[in-house]
Parts: sequence; structure tokens; C-alpha cells
Amino acid sequence: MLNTLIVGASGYAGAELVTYVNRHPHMNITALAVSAQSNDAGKPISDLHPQLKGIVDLPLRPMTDVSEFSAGADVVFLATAHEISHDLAPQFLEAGCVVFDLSGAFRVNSDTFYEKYYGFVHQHPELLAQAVYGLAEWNIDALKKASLIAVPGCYPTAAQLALKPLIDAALLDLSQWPIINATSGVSGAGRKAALSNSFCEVSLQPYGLFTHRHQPEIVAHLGAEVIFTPHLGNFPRGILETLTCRLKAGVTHTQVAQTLELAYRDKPLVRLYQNGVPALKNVVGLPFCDIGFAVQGEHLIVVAAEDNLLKGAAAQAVQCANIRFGFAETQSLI
Ligand SMILES: NC(=O)C1=CN([C@@H]2O[C@H](COP(=O)(O)OP(=O)(O)OC[C@H]3O[C@@H](n4cnc5c(N)ncnc54)[C@H](OP(=O)(O)O)[C@@H]3O)[C@@H](O)[C@H]2O)C=CC1
Ligand SMILES: CC(=O)N[C@@H](CCC(=O)OP(=O)(O)O)C(=O)O
Repeated sequence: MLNTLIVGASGYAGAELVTYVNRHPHMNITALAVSAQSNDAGKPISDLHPQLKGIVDLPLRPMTDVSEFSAGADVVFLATAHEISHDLAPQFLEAGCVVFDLSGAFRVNSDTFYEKYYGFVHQHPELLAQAVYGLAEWNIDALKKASLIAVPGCYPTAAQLALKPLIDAALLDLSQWPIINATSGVSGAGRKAALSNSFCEVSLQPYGLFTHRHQPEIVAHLGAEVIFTPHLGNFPRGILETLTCRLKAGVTHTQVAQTLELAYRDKPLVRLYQNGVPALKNVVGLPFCDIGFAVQGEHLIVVAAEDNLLKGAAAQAVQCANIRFGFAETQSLI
């Protein structure tokens, strides 16, 4: 049994981790942690997330002393904000834990990226170099040996799962940058109240044009430029991405289909559509990324859908843990 700590357990991604870890036959929840000053300290998690009532009623414990929580823990999931993960991960690694970080704190190994896109100067370049990017389907060998896993961003997961096999197989004419239009539900912004996320404010609107931090994350790991435009939609959860690309001259529908099929035929959490394209309702509440496409001449449109809190966060984190420790990849996920 792996003693497992979930930090940020009261958040949206944290609560999904609690559900998965609780039903994992090889993991045992040692504690559910929140900040030292949390308003929710001492409350049962099921008071905040009633879907857990009678399933997990453990209290949310304020993390006043990290060493108290790291002692005896084998695995730590950090479902915390980027700056918090940046500070906590080294302490848990030092204590010998395997750390799965759901934030952006260790995703991109660059000197300038964090200051420009996250607003802080990264203090742990050695950990940036060591962290393994947890795009699970594409990084299995490195994940098996990793001690710090940077779980990808929600938007970059769907975008890369759609584009990577096509780029690797050299099917795309990259002189036309793939255009990724993505719409996310509001849970992507976390549980904390904010005017911009409140019911009457949210409609359907693009944001972060040319400046969103997921664009350079996608580019860094894909090795190709893209145009990425996120949108906020007025629904709670799910991400749908429509990716428009140019195929190299002569590339056919069959070649695209065969390339995706080859990439994902033994990957249970990516589901390919032979006909049509996915809708959000097919993946919300489920750990899959669904992919469909259409071709017309040299033009390709790929559609990818996932639950931002699941394949975009908690499910991919547990998938990475399953790979890291040699369990079935879908253990406790489906
Ligand atoms: N929401 C999403 O769709 C996705 C989120 N992510 C990433 O996952 C992480 C969590 O996101 P999300 O669940 O949405 O966030 P939430 O805002 O919903 O939750 C954040 C959690 O962190 C806790 N927390 C805050 N400060 C500390 C601290 N110092 N020590 C310990 N716990 C703390 C909060 O509790 P309290 O404030 O009471 O202490 C809360 O439990 C973020 O880095 C986010 O970028 C990644 C992919 C998708
Ligand atoms: C709708 C919404 O606000 N989404 C968030 C992204 C989700 C997230 O949590 O960011 P990471 O994947 O980088 O951790 C945003 O655009 O900043």
C-alpha cells in the first residue's frame, strides 16, 4: 500500500483526486491537507463536496508543518496553486516522496518562462531539469523512473494528444501554424470565488489572446508553433478544442486515421471516433480524451474533448501514478 497525501484536497481537482485515490486498491489516503490558514480547516471534506458523503468523510487538515505530513508518505499529489507547488514540491522530494504536481510549477524547463507567464522567478532550476512531463500516453518510460511529475495543463493535454501523433508522423504542413480554439468550463479557474467566474458574469468569451501560458507550454513540448485561443464558456466543466491544420500535399483521410489509430490503439484513455467528432457530454465525469476529425483537401479539423478536472488534471495525475508504480494504467479511473 502506498501512503498517499493529497494537498489542496478541498479544491476542484483535489476532490477528484480524493475520489480516485480512495478507491485505489494500492493507495491509502494518509491525510487531506489545506493551507495553514484555511477557512475549511477541520471540516470533513464531504461537507464541501457532498458527493463524497459516506465515502470519504476525512477532515481537511491545515498544513502548518510540512514535515508532519511528509513523514511516512510515499506519494504526494499537489493540487495547489503554482507558487504553492513551487515551494512545497522540494520539501516533499527531500523527504523521499514521489510528487505528482497538478500545477504549472514544473512543466516547462526554461529560465524566462516562469517570470513572463507565471509572474515569479523560479527558484529550483535543478528540479525543472529533473521533472518529467506527465503527458501519460507519450512519456511512459520516463514516468516509470520519475520522482517529480509535472502533470500537464488542462488545455495542453487535449491539444497535444490531438496534434502530437500527426506532427511526429510528419503529416502536417507546419508552415501554417495549427490553430487551436478551445472552450473550457468555469471549474478550470478553480473553486475560489471571483467576479470574473460568477454566474451572471460568465457568458462565452475568448481570453488570453496570444498571451495565455498554455501556448508556450504546448509549443515547448510539441516542438512546433501553434496559435492557441482559450474561451470561457458558461458551463461547469469540460474542455472542447477545435484544431485547424494544413496537411502536407497528398496526405489523405486514411493516413490521418491510421496514424491516430497506431498512436492510441493500446492507450485506453484516448478514444478515437471513426465517424463524427466528440461532444463535451461524452467525456464530462470521465477520464478520457476523445478525438475525431474531418479532412477536406489539404485542410484538417481535429476535435478533442476531455473533462478539464479529470484527463485535464486528476485522472491524468492518477494515470501517471499508475504508470510510475506499475499498476494497470486505468486502475481506479474506469
Ligand atoms: N481546475 C482545473 O481544471 C485544473 C487545475 N489545474 C491546476 O491544479 C491546481 C489546483 O487547481 P484547482 O483544484 O482548480 O484549485 P482550487 O482553487 O479549486 O483549489 C486549491 C486548493 O489548494 C488549497 N490551498 C491553497 N493554499 C494552500 C497552501 N498553502 N497549502 C496547502 N493547500 C493550499 C486550497 O484550500 P484553502 O485555500 O482552503 O487552503 C484548495 O484546497 C492548480 O495549480 C491548477 O492550476 C490543472 C489542470 C486543470
Ligand atoms: C477556465 C480557466 O480559467 N482555465 C485556466 C486554466 C486551467 C488551469 O488550472 O491551469 P493549469 O492547467 O495551468 O494548471 C486558465 O485559463 O488559466
